[in-house]
Parts: sequence; C-alpha cells; structure tokens
Amino acid sequence: GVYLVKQIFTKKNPAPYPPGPRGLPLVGNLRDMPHVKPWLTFTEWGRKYGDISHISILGMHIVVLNSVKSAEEMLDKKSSIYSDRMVVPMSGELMGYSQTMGYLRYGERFRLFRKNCHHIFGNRAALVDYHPVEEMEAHRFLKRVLAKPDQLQAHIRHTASAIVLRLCYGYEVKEHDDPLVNIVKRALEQFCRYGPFGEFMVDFLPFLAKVPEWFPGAGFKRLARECREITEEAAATPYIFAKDQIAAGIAPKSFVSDLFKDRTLTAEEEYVVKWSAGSLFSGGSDTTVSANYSFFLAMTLFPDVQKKAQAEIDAVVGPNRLPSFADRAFLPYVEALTKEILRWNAVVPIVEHSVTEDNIHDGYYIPKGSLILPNIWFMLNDPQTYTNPSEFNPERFLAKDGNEPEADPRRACFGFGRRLCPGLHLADASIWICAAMSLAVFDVSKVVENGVEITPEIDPSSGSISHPKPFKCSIKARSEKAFALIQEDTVY
Ligand code: HEM
Repeated sequence: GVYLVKQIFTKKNPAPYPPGPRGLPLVGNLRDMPHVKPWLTFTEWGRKYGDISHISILGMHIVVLNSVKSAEEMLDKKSSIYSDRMVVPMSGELMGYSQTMGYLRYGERFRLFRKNCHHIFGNRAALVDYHPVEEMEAHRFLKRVLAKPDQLQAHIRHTASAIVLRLCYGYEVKEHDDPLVNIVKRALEQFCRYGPFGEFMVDFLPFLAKVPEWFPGAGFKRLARECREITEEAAATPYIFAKDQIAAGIAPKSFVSDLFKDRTLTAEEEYVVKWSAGSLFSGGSDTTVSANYSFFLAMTLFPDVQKKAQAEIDAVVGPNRLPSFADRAFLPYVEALTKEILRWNAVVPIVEHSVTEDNIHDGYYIPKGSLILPNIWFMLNDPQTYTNPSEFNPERFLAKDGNEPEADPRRACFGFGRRLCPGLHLADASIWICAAMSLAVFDVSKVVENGVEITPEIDPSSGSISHPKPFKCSIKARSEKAFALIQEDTVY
C-alpha cells in the first residue's frame, strides 16, 4: 500500500541520480554530510562512487564533482545553467553579503558586476598598470618582516589589505591602526564566523527571517543586524573615500576611479560599482593571505626548494636590486614555485554552484536547484594528475627529460565557468611578487627553541577559505647587501 501511494505521488525521474551513500527516509543523507574538512569525505565518495556523486538532505540535492574533467564538462561547458548560487538566509540575506558578487544570483546584475571586473582586472595585461603598486607594497612587506619577523601572518594580512584597498579604491593604508584595515578585519571575522550555510536554523527554515527581533529565540536577528551594519560600512567607507578623491580631482588610478572616468553614474550603476569593488576587496583580502602564508610554510619545510629558487634569482637578478615583474619571464623555477603554492595548499578547497534548470548530465538526473560542489582540494591532490601530491615539488611543472609538465593548478584552484575567480590575475601577481622578493633577501628556516628544532605541522584549517595552521619560523636577511636592499627607499 505504502509503495503504491509513493508511486502515485512521486514524479518519475527522467534518469537516475548519480551514485552516492544511501540515505534514510525523509531526512536523506543528513548524517552523511561532513562538517569538518568536507573535502576529505568527498574524496572518499569519489573513490567509491566515481567522479560524480550525489546525496540529498531534506529534499535538497547535492552533487559532488571529483575531477577537473567532470567540473569542466558540467560547469564550463554548460555554464549558462550551472552558474547560479544558492540563497543563504542568514549570511546572505540578513547579514547583507547577498550584495557581494560571490553570493549574487545568476542574472543581469551579476553580469554587470562581472563586466566591470573583467574590464579592469580581467587579464594579465590589464594588471600591468598596477605592477608598481604591487612592487611597492611587496617591498614595504619586506621592511615589516625585517623589523618584526615574529609577526609574519599579521604583515601578510596588512599587505593583502593594503594592495586591495589601493587597487580597488586608490586608498593608501597607514602603517598602524588604519581605520579601513580594521573594518576589513571585522567584516572578515564575522564572515568567517557566521558566513557558512547551516550555522543558523533560519538557513533551513527561511520563513524565520520574518520573525521580529524581540521574539523569543530570535537573537540571531539582532546579531544579523549588527553584522549587516559592519558589512555596509565596509563597502561604503572606502567607496565614499574614492568618490571624494575623484570629485577633488586627486584620485589615483583604481578600480573605482576607472569606472567613474569621464562620466556620471546612475544610482544603479553606483550600486554596482560600490558592491563590485566591495566584492573584490572582500574576495581578495583573505585568500592571498592563505597562499602567501603557505609559501613561508613551504620554505620553512623544504630548504632545498628555497635554495634552488634563490640560486635562480641570484643568477638572473643579481644582488644589487630586488626582483620586479620585468624579471618574471626569466625565472621559470620561481614561476613553477608559484604554481606549486596554489596547488599544495588549496586556498578554496570547495566551491558551490547551483543549477537553474533540470539537466541530464552524463546519463544522470541533476534536478533544478541542485547544489554542485566541485572538490577542488582533490583535483589539486589527485595522484593520477600529480605524482606524490603531498610533496611540495615545483619541478613537477617544468618539462624535464622528455616528460611533460604536470597540469597547471590554475585550471582548478580558481573555480569554474562564469563564476571563475575574477581576481585570479591579481592573486597570481601578488603571490609571485611576494615569493620572488622574499626569496631574494630572506632565508626562511625552522626555529630552534631550547636547542630543539621545531618542525611546523601541516594541518590546514577547515572552512571556506583554508589557512595553514599558525606556525613559527625564523626569517633573516640573507646578507648585509640584502639587509641594505630591504632598507632602501625605492620609488615605484
Ligand atoms: C590565491 C588566491 C585566490 C584563490 C585560490 C581564489 C579562488 C576563488 C574561487 C575558487 C572562487 C569561486 C569560483 C567558483 O565559484 O567556481 C572565487 C571567487 C571569487 N574570487 Fe577569488 N581567489 C583568490 C583570490 C582572489 C582575489 C585576489 C580577488 C579579488 C581581487 C578575488 C575575488 C573573488 C570574487 C569577487 C569571487 C566571486 C566570483 C563570483 O561569484 O562570480 N579572489 N575565488
């Protein structure tokens, strides 16, 4: 009887769902969904069920992709239907992040955001204008590290904020206690803490968003309002700064000043400029921090790699100046090292797309609204693509003894289709210049405490942006000449 009723009320699927762990009636795979380092569980599913696996939770379909090929076939080739994002009631709607590009639903406003970014930061050539800023900020970073080497992570963070604030708004940060750096920090902290889907019941029961703040149990509404004030402030304050500078005719070249060039914007255009700048600024603040920190981790752990890279820089650049972007094409080992940083530590291990139409993919039924989760971590650690994936080995990217170089990680680490990271060229440039300049003047090594050498642990954090576990290392100027180079006041 129950079977018959089920048959009558269940629409027949046009094809089977992709394979995956069996769920329970009603709640589905609620208990199978991993919360800590989900990429490891997803990797297991890949082993068991193949490149495309599926679970469902309370009627929501989730599809996990475990190969670059499956992600490209679905998210790149069918990008017109696989580029949406899921609505996240707490962090998106209530805390205000739905105004940023990462959360925007696929549609007209999204296309305008992307167009702006593409126009200003869309290719390596467009970024050439910003190279002097990148070089100047990387040099300031060296000075900070030399002065206080034990505060490496804080310097990396400060530098990343300085670069995005300068590039997006033409804003020069102060060395200490900069009000905008502080706002970025608060906005990022609240995002990391409350941002992920499912932290609050309202994510599963969206009607709760309408409950008034005074209602018993509605504390999340007050929290959301306070967070929203910070989100709005973080987008508005630097934007107003840039506008004032433009009005006064003293704005340097930046993302905002380029979009304002010789024209008055409509209210909608202003909204788009303000929030697309805010999106770049939030998307670019924490990600490169993780990548640059993992560069220092790798240099601490793998002294041979460091020595090879330094030898290349010494031979090509010499001891009398710092490396610059003009040297990039002549430093193949440092280039390979930059790729290995992006591969070895997956900064964004998993992303989330959503599909806007029912689709049959590879013989499987992918219903409209399904969440698609490409397991980028595994794509960068797949032993079929990368020999000994846990090893930090830039040489894998250099053609040697007739062997082809291994696949460029940038095919996977920046995401897919129409959602591909719009900051990828900027990220790539920031990582390269930080690595090249640091290698030129510093020796990074393990610290010795009470006669014992401390080997940092490799244990990246869980979360949507994964960071290396905080570690100690020793950073010293390589020579007196290097010391002097760092101290120099270069004009960029
Ligand atoms: C190592 C550095 C970085 C990595 C690994 C990275 C990776 C990613 C990934 C995987 C996505 C999601 C793509 C998808 O959904 O398929 C993304 C989106 C995004 N990234 Fe990055 N990113 C980095 C740096 C940056 C920088 C420097 C900026 C800004 C200047 C930036 C701005 C953004 C924005 C605005 C989005 C949302 C795009 C959208 O939803 O359409 N990212 N990034």
